[in-house]
Amino acid sequence: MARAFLFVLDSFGIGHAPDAAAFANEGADTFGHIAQACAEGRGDRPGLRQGPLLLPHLRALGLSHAAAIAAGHDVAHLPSATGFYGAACETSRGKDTPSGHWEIAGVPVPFDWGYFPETEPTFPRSLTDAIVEKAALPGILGNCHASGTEIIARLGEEHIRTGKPICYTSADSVFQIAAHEEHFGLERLYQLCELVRVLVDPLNIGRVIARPFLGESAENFERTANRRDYAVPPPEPTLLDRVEAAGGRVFGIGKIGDIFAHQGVSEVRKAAGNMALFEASLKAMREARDGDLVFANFVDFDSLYGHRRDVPGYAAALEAFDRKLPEALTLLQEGDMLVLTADHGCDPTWSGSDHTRECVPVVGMAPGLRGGSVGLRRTFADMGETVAEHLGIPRGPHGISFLGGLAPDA
Ligand SMILES: O=P(O)(O)O[C@H]1O[C@H](CO)[C@@H](O)[C@H]1O
Ligand SMILES: [Mn+2]
Ligand SMILES: [Mn+2]
Repeated sequence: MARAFLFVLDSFGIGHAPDAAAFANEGADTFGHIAQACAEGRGDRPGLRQGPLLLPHLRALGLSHAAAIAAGHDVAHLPSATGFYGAACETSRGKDTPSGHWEIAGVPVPFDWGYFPETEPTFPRSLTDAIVEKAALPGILGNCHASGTEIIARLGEEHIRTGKPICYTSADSVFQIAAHEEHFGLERLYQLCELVRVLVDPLNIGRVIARPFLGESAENFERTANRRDYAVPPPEPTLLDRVEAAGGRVFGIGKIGDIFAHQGVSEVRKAAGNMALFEASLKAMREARDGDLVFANFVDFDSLYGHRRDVPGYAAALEAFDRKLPEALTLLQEGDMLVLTADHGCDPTWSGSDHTRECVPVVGMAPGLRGGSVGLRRTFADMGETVAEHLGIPRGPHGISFLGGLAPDA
C-alpha cells in the first residue's frame, strides 16, 4: 500500500535562496519574518490573532529544523522532531507558481518566461490592438504593473461605466484581466482570457488569469473565488502524468488543475478558502487508493496575505492551517507519505507586492519510515522523485529521491 499526499502552502518560503540576490530578494524570509513580527507584537490584529506565532504541529514535524537547514544552521540544539524535514532550492529561473509547482512535480522550467516591462503602457500596442479588435471591446484599462486589489479599487468604477476590462501584470509572467462578474459577465471574461491566451503564446507568457470581482464601488469591490488561470502546459511529462501512466489517480485540489493546464489531473476539486481546501484534501485522502496522489494547493497564504503584505492575516492563516493539520496526520496509514512544502516565497514584510526568491520547506510524515533530516535539496524536483519512488514509479531525470535516507534501517 503506497499513497502520496503533497500539500503546497502557496508562498510559504523559509528563508532567502542562494540565488536570491539575482532577484533583489537577499534577506527575504516569509516564515522567519512573520514569526519575528509576531514575537515583537507586530502580528496582532484585534479580533483576529495576537502574540507569538503558534505552529505547534508544524514545528513538531520539523518546520523549525527545516528553517534552520535553509539558513545553513545546525539543528542539534532543537528538540527532536516527529517527521522528516529539510529545505529545497529552486533551479527554475522564475519564482512564479507554475515554475514552483512543476519543479515540485519533477520538471524544472529550463527556459526564461516572457515578462512585460515596468513601463506604462506595459503591453505592446500590437497585442492590445489585437485584443480590442478580436474581442470587440471599447478598449482596455490599466495596461500596467499593479497589485490586483489596488487596481480594482482604482479602476473598478470606470470599468463598470465603460465596459473596458482591467488588464495588468506583475513581476510574474502573467497577463491578468479583472472584470466585474455581473456588469461584464463571468463567462465573457473567461472567453476573453481564452482569446488572450492564444495571443500571448508567441510572447512566452506563463499564464493568463481571469480575476472576476463583485461590488459596486471602490469601497466594496471584492474578488471572487471564480478566478481561473490559463497556463501553458508543462514542458515535459510531470509526476502527475507518471502517476496516471502507472495506473494511479491524481486528485488536484484547488488551483492544481489550472497550474498543470489540466495535464495529468484525474480529478479537479476546487474549493474557496484554505479551510474548504483542507476539507477537500481530507476527503480525497480518505478516497485515495494504492498508487494515488493527492496534490493540494493552499492559495490564500499567497493571494490574500503574501501579496497584500498582511502579516497578521498570514500568521492567522498559518495558525488555522496548523490547527487543522492533525486531522490529516491521523488519516496517515502505513505506506502513506505526506509532504508539506511551498512553491516560492512571498514575504509579507518585503517591499512591493511580488513573490520572493526563497528556499521552501520539505516537511512530512511517512508512517513506517524513520524521520530526520533530508538536508538542503538542490532542486524542488527531489520531492517529486521521492514521491515517485515511494509510489513505485520509474525515476525521472531532474531530481534525486531522498526516500533511501528515510529507510527504517538507515
Ligand atoms: O496582485 P494580484 O492580482 O493578486 O496578483 C498576484 O497574483 C498573480 C498570480 O498568482 C501574481 O502574478 C501576483 O502578481
Ligand atoms: Mn504560488
Ligand atoms: Mn502569487
